[in-house]
This record gives sequence, structure tokens and C-alpha cells, in this order.
Amino acid sequence: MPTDPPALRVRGLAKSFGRPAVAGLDLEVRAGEFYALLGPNGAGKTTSLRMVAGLLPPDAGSIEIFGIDARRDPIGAKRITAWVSDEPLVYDKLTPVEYLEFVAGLWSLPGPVAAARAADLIDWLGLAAQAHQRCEGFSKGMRQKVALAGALIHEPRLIILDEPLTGLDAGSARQVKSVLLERVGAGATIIMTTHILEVAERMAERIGVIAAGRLIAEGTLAELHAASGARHGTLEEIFLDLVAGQDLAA
Ligand SMILES: Nc1ncnc2c1ncn2[C@@H]1O[C@H](COP(=O)(O)OP(=O)(O)OP(=O)(O)O)[C@@H](O)[C@H]1O
Repeated sequence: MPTDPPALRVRGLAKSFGRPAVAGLDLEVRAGEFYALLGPNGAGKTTSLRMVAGLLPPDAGSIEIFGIDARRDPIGAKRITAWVSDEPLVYDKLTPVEYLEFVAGLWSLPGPVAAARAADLIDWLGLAAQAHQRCEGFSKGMRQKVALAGALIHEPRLIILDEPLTGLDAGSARQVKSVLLERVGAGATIIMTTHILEVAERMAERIGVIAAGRLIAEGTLAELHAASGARHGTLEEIFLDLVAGQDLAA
């Protein structure tokens, strides 16, 4: 019986900026999974995900999104993928409602569908009070929420987020987390980088650890604990142990 393809399958992904940033990354994320990608600063997380999202050409390697070869068919891959950067880009002169209408138009969503989804996202992300104000006066956190709503409006199957909770206050972080969990509940797959280990620990089904452009460990929290030399089972202990081991091996 044929098996469904994974949400993401990356093999031998490489990118160098003079020196290697991503050095032969292999990564597989299952359909419907919430996957957190951790790693020290400069480990290659953002570079890897930018290549997956089609924003940066790889030097080598393959990327498949739900079985679509993203290098051969970038448009097909982008159609089912969302990318949310940690530097949100929204159009200052538009209001959140106008911005969502605009993005929905790019995806050719029927008007009533777009309006219903926009209303839900605005409500879930706590943007109702600003829904008709221009984005130009918004804080970084508010822009981040508008950008997230824009990325989700076409109901992508794979949602890739780079540090989505950085700079959000506790209330906004909770709203974003619950929207993400709602999407996973509805069948989407999420890959998220974070330095907030508690978020990875609580939300992700599996966690991958990248160091020096390679995946050095992967699994559930229990599996990572077993693979590390950490005595205690907190993700912080495990992460620091795994990364320290990598430094010695380098
Ligand atoms: N456009 C670029 N030009 C030159 N070097 C780059 C560029 N983008 C990334 N790099 C380098 O590639 C390496 C990996 O960077 P990347 O941003 O992918 O790491 P990261 O794991 O996301 O780090 P952080 O946790 O600090 O965001 C770093 O050494 C970085 O300086």
C-alpha cells in the first residue's frame, strides 16, 4: 500500500556564504506534526528554512514538500506552504482587514471564504480593535500577528515559522500558540524555530537540534533525553548537553 509522503523531506541540503551555513542537512517532518527546530545562534536554522520556503537557492540537496519537489516545482510547493519570518513584512498603508483581503486575492480565494477566514483570524489573534486601522502605527508584535494571519489565510498544509513568539507579550504569545495548535488540530503541519525551550517542550511532538548546519539530534523529549548525557530531563539540560557534545566533536 502506498504511504503518504511526509510534509517535508530534506536531503543533503547545503548552503555556504563563504563558509558553510547549512552543511548537508537531512530532515523529515511527518504530516500533521508539530516540529520544533532548536539550535544555537548561527546554527543554520533560518538559512535552512528559507531554502525550504523557496526564498534562498540551495547550493545542493533536495527538498520535497508533501511529495512535491520544491526545487523543480517551486510554485506548486509554495501554494501549500506558509512562511512567517521573525521580521514581519506587512503593507503599512493597509489595515489588517485590507491586508488579508489583498493576500486572499493573491491566492484567488472566493470573497466569502476569505472574509470568513479573515474574521476568524482577526478574532483569534486579538486584532479586532485594530482591524480597521492602518498597520503603520502598529507595534512589532501586532505586525507579527497580522503577518501570521496573512500567512494562514490560504490554509497552507505546511506552516514554517521562524521565532514566531519573539517580542510578543504573554497575551499575544498565548493567542499565537492557540492559533497554531488549532491549525495542527485541523490537520496542518508546523515547523517552528524557537529559542524558548519551554515552548518547544510544551508544544512540539518532536524536536530537532541543529548545530553547525547539521541535525545532531531528533526525537520526542524522552528520546532526546535518552540520547543525551543530561542527568535531568528538562529540555534546557538536554539541549545544552547535546550542543556542548557537538562543540567537543567539532
Ligand atoms: N545572507 C547571509 N550572508 C552571509 N552570511 C549569512 C547570511 N545568512 C546567514 N548567514 C550566516 O549563516 C550562518 C547561519 O545563520 P542562520 O541565520 O541560519 O542561523 P540561525 O540558526 O537561524 O541563528 P539564530 O538563532 O541566531 O537566528 C551564520 O554564520 C550567519 O552569519
